[in-house]
Amino acid sequence: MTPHPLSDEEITEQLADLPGWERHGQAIERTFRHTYHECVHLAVYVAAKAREVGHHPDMHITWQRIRFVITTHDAGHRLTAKDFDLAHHIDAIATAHGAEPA
Ligand SMILES: C[C@H](O)[C@H](O)[C@H]1CNC2=NC(N)=NC(=O)C2=N1
Repeated sequence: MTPHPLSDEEITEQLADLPGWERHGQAIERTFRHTYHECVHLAVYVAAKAREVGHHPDMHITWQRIRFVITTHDAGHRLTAKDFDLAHHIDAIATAHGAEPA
């Protein structure tokens, strides 16, 4: 079942519950700060959750930063509820592993 793209109003509503996440067109992004090694660990934990939920973020790791970028490919690279659900999971995992807001 193809998830349906959200309206601008729905996107704004969803973002209100996700402090630290920003909208960039039809994607949402957040950057955390941690040691390089811990950022790599965080990526592994997020990858496990992504496999579990069937929804995958882009992950960009640089020194002491990891940036997550999420959009729904199956909906033509539009924002859907799956993106926001995954963002909540990422926040929980990042916080549990001591990542700081960048
Ligand atoms: C079959 C598989 O679950 C789908 O292709 C999933 C995989 N992970 C995904 N991740 C993201 N970000 N968008 C998708 O549309 C998507 N589709």
